[in-house]
Amino acid sequence: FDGLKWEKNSLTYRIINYTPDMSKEEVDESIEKALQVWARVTPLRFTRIYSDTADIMVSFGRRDHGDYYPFDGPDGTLAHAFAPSPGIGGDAHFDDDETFTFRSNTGYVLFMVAAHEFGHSLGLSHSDDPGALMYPIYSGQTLSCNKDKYFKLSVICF
Ligand SMILES: COc1ccc(S(=O)(=O)[C@H](CC(=O)O)C(F)F)cc1
Ligand SMILES: [Ca+2]
Ligand SMILES: [Zn+2]
Ligand SMILES: [Zn+2]
Repeated sequence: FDGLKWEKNSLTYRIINYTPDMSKEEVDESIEKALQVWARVTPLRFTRIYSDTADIMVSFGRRDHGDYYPFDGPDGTLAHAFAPSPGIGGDAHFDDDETFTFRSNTGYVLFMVAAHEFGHSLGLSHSDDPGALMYPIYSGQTLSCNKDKYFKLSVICF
């Protein structure tokens, strides 16, 4: 990995707010599945907390949302996440001007975007393999569900 790594294997995460595009349960499940992708290929374990500060704070916001990286409205940047460090490190922000979905192929599948962002939260940068989860361009097809190179990850099929 380049950049920072977490110095511990058990990380906490907290879902701060929700997008109106999906039900709370669908958001919760998308986030949990996205973290499971990484738990399956690393020694990391993720525990959800409901108050105080978690290592990975998950939130939805538009335009200027409290950091130096305001979002850009519909399309363009879908989300961003910060490499491991105290404070904002590990946090994942999702652009709420996007339409996030649970499964449908209209809009952006939150599970896919979140799995990519949590890669950044763990310190991963981009892969040049178009089939890779960490490829910097969102593509509509869900990730292949077969075992493949590390960055293609064998992910949980719906
Ligand atoms: C597959 O998951 C994603 C692909 C591309 C993006 S992005 O287009 O928002 C990307 C941000 C990122 O690489 O995390 C861009 F640089 F803005 C986010 C998630
Ligand atoms: Ca955007
Ligand atoms: Zn942000
Ligand atoms: Zn990225």
